[in-house]
Parts: sequence; structure tokens; C-alpha cells
Amino acid sequence: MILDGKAVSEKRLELLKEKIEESGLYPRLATVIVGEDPGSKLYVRMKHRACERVGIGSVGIELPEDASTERVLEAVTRLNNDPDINGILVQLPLPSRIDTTRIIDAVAPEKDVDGFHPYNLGRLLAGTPVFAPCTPQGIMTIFGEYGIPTEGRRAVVVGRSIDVGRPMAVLLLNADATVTVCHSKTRNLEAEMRNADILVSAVGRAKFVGPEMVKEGATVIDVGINYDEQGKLCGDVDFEAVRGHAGAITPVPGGVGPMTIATLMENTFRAANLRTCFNNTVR
Ligand SMILES: NC(=O)C1=CN([C@@H]2O[C@H](COP(=O)(O)OP(=O)(O)OC[C@H]3O[C@@H](n4cnc5c(N)ncnc54)[C@H](OP(=O)(O)O)[C@@H]3O)[C@@H](O)[C@H]2O)C=CC1
Ligand SMILES: Nc1nc(=O)c2c([nH]1)NC[C@@H]1CN(c3ccc(C(=O)N[C@@H](CCC(=O)O)C(=O)O)cc3)C=[N+]21
Repeated sequence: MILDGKAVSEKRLELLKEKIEESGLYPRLATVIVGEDPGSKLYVRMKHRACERVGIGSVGIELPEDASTERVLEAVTRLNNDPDINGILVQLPLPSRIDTTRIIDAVAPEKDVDGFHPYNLGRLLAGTPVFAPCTPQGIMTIFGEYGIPTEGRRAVVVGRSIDVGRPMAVLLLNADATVTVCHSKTRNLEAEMRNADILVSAVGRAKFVGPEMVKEGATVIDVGINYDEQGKLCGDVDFEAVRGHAGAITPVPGGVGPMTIATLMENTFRAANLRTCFNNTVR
């Protein structure tokens, strides 16, 4: 079975649009982008388009490639203090000169719709999440929509980044899976992966996952966004080789990516609700 993330995201966005209409709220998302990377610009444009579609206002802050950490901090602080802004997204990666940790730490936790702030990561770890990172949260939504159980299942996550691998592992653990996290120092990676009922690959290498690494009938989630030799967009998984014996599999494009954006919209609406319910604080 192909897990159609695109279709699930469309459905969730339609539902969200109705909810936002009913709420009478006008949530607003601010994006911050530093430099001219075409990929980052494309993603930010996609986020703005999704906002427009569901009735979320959006503002885009564009800073030059040579902006200092202080300059980015200043922009974030201004957005923190702006009562009309509910959600703040600083597009990653930032230029290497910039102290990314300081920037992420500066985002007000109640506006951190990416879920990257240590406060929100801590809430997730504590099992009382407010904003979970969009990509792994979106994957949990796919499981929910397709009725894929996690309880008691062996889940293997390959990758341990703050934005994908780690929070994915915690979300699966919170959903009662038995979780293994693999990374570049893992020994016997293939054997670990073959154990998985649910295999999540967030590595960033084309054709990283072949059929020999996948147990018959496993659910395979492909987070990777890569380009093959022909310059064509592809995931981490050798899709054609693996799809035959995977029980369920996400394609790239049309799998996890669209869910990331749909979840960002859901988080932004949640931020707007938090503002009205808790006087703009989650603490
Ligand atoms: N679809 C979507 O919405 C999104 C897609 N992405 C994509 O997902 C992929 C991963 O992103 P991200 O987590 O940010 O990337 P990072 O580069 O931050 O993390 C990659 C992880 O893979 C591990 N890794 C690298 N090589 C190997 C190897 N040979 N064997 C085992 N593990 C390995 C690394 O291990 P170590 O920690 O030891 O270095 C690291 O933990 C990228 O392709 C990215 O573009 C990212 C975000 C959203
Ligand atoms: N602060 C921050 N938050 C992020 O969530 C974030 C980020 N920085 N930096 C980059 C990564 C990557 N990311 C994607 C979002 C959507 C698709 C997506 O929709 N992809 C389409 C294809 C799009 C295309 O044609 O290129 C798909 O897979 O079907 C992919 C990747 C969010 N990220």
C-alpha cells in the first residue's frame, strides 16, 4: 500500500480551513529566511501558499546572506513582541556563520510552531507536548489516518537530528512503540533495520534504503529529500526495489513533505488558540 501523504495533507488542510473559519480567528505566521538559497525560498513560498489556502495570514522577513546573528535575533525579538503574530518559523539551515542554537532559543516557545525550542522539545520528552516538530508529527498523522498501529511495534528510526530523528523516536515511544534510534556510528545497521515493523529513514542519502534492509510487510517512512544523478527529486528509499515487500510505504514526492506543511498550519492554528486561551503563554 502506498501511503499518500499528499492526499492526507489535502484532507487535513480542508478540515483546518473549516475549523479556522468557525473559530473567527485570523492566525498569522511569520517566516524568517536568511540569504538566497533557492531551495529554502521554494519551501518558504510553499508554506505561504498553504497559509493562504487555509485562512492564515503570513508575513515573510527576508534578511541578506551576510546578516549577523544579532540582526536575526533582532528580527525574532520583534516578532516575539508583535501581538499580531502567532507563529514564527526560522527557515533552516541558516548560513554557517550564524549561531543557530541562539536563534532557536530566542523564539518565544508559545510561537515556536516548528517545535524546535528546547522548551517544546522538553515538553515532548515529558509526554506533554505543546508543539511537536512538524515532520515527525505529520508522520504520526499518517499512521492515524491509515490505521497503522504503533503500540508494541518495533520502530527503527535512522537519523537523530533535532528536527526529525530525535522527536520521531520520542513520538513513537509516547505512542507505545519499542524504539531504536540508529545513526552514522551504529554497528550492524542493516540488522537493526531488518528488525523494524516501522522503519523511518531520515538520513538524506538517495537509495540509502534497499530491500535487504526491510522486513517483509514493514511500514516504510521515507523522510529524505534528495536529488538523484539526473537531478530528480527522490527520497532515502529505493522506492521501486522496496515497495514490493513493504507492507506500506511513503513515496517522495507526495509522502512526508506535504504532511510537514499541513502540520505547520495545524500548529499555527494551535498557537492562535493558545493565545486566546492562555493569554499568550504556554508556561
Ligand atoms: N520531508 C520533509 O518534510 C523533511 C525532509 N527532510 C530531509 O530528511 C533528511 C534528513 O534530514 P535531517 O534529519 O535534517 O538531516 P541531518 O543531516 O541533520 O541528519 C542526518 C542523520 O542521518 C545520520 N546518518 C548519516 N549517514 C548515515 C549512515 N551512513 N548510516 C546511518 N546514519 C547516517 C546522521 O548520523 P549522525 O548523527 O551520526 O551524523 C544524522 O543523524 C534530509 O534529506 C532532509 O532534506 C528534513 C526535514 C523535513
Ligand atoms: N524551520 C524549518 N522548518 C522546516 O520544517 C523545514 C526547514 N526549516 N528547513 C527545510 C526542511 C525541509 N522541509 C520540507 C517541507 C516540505 C517538503 C515538501 O512538501 N516536499 C514535496 C516536494 C516539493 C518539491 O517539489 O521540491 C514532497 O515531498 O512531495 C519538503 C521538505 C521543511 N523543512
